[in-house]
Amino acid sequence: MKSIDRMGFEEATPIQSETIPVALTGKDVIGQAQTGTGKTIAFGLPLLENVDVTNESIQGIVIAPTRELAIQVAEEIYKASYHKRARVLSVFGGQDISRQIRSLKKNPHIVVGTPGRLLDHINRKTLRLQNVNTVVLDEADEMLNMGFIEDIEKILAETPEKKQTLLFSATMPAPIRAIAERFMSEPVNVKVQAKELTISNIQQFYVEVPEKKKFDTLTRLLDIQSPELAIIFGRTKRRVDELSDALNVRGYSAEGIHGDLSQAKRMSVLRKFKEGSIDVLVATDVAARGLDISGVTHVYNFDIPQDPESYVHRIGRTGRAGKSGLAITFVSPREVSYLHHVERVTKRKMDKLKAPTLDEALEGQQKMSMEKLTQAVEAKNLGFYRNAAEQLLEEHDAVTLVSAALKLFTKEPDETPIRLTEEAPMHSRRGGGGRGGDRNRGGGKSSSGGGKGGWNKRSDSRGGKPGGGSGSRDASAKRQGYKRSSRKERV
Ligand SMILES: Nc1ncnc2c1ncn2[C@@H]1O[C@H](COP(=O)(O)OP(=O)(O)OP(=O)(O)O)[C@@H](O)[C@H]1O
Ligand SMILES: [Mg+2]
Repeated sequence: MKSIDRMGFEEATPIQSETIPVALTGKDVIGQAQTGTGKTIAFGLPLLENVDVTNESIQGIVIAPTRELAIQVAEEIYKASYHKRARVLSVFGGQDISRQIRSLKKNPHIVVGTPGRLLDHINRKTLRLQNVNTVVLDEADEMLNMGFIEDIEKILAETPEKKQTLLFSATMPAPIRAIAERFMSEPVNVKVQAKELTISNIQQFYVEVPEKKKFDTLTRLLDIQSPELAIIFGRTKRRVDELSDALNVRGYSAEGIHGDLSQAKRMSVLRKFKEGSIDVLVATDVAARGLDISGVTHVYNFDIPQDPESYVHRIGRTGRAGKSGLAITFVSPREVSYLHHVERVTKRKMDKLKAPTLDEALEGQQKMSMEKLTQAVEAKNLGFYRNAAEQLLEEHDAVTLVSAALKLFTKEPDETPIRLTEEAPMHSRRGGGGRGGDRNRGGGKSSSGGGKGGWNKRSDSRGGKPGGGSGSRDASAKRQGYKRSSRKERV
């Protein structure tokens, strides 16, 4: 409570008050609670409690799926450790390894890292984990999925048998939970009771729009909604590059982040976004999990995510710590049934939003200018401009003058033609022959006609088609494995 108070929070969040006492008894915990509800502190405080600062060895490790998340988690734990001044270090790929080796020599108590770089240090013998008493997997379901599990197994093999293991995420599909339990001893499941996987303070919408019209729809929505900070998710690195270029052409201040950029670039883009010197961040799923950036009011899924879990995490970049947010998902007509699948898994319906017209976009921008003008009037420091205004009013009527001022203020919707490489719709690319299947029956409820079908399983949502028939387990696993690694490359 002292730590929470010191961090400026009034009370513990439910996941914190439900997991911390259990974790303090030394038991293994699987903690699941919605995005933005303070899971970092929920595992961070028990982790810190297990650290003896007079002991010079590494006693806790946290493994996180992305570099930016590793940095953020290390910072949050450090902030929470004021009472004992634990040394917390983050290690991740893309950063000079010799610098990290020097920092590791300074005996951190807690190391937060991405799997690849942690393994690298283990292999170089610059990271010794034999005195670790607590291991945390943040975004545990992601870490125990195909792309990471081998690395995680290797890292865990370096830690003592007797230790406390804490797993946290907003999502925990049943098959992954089963894998998780293999790594743990009699874990206590703490799930903050919620009807929906997504948090209720995010309003959720979808827009049905043909692939070719997506971009115009996006810029019109940006004009109407005027987000403070927005994240736009695209499916691939190429998509992100093309989208951020296209947004700049139309006059938005946007930059992209994905796995092919240098680490320096990734960090500078994120810093600019946090400071608000760019207001649109275009991202692959590399930014989908865990990142806590205040002021993100809107999330746009320009491409619908690969699986329902990814949807939950992506939209969870807004609506954090009790704030409200808005999420809009774009689907082409052929993706509508897949969208309904996402809704079934999250147990939450999205409201349909009509694609706005050009006039509506202009109206939106005009409204913004009116607000700005009104604010300037209310600020009352216009003395210097009065003479000029009176001069103008001698020559023109007031309405004409204010109209001109508004016109100058207003960023009129820009329809400069943009060319984006088309993305295949979600289902046809991964249907493995499912192209002619149920999904072509069109949207609506048809795809749920076969009951739960095969879509409730994560593997099938990636590889299968509705109503089962996604091939043998083996083939499905292979497909999943293939997709898993290819997804890592794509982001
Ligand atoms: N007790 C608290 N009261 C208010 N705010 C809190 C509290 N604990 C943490 N926070 C703040 O809430 C925000 C979200 O916390 P955090 O990033 O830990 O969420 P999360 O549950 O891990 O979300 P995600 O699933 O997206 O990773 C952070 O800015 C954090 O500082
Ligand atoms: Mg988190």
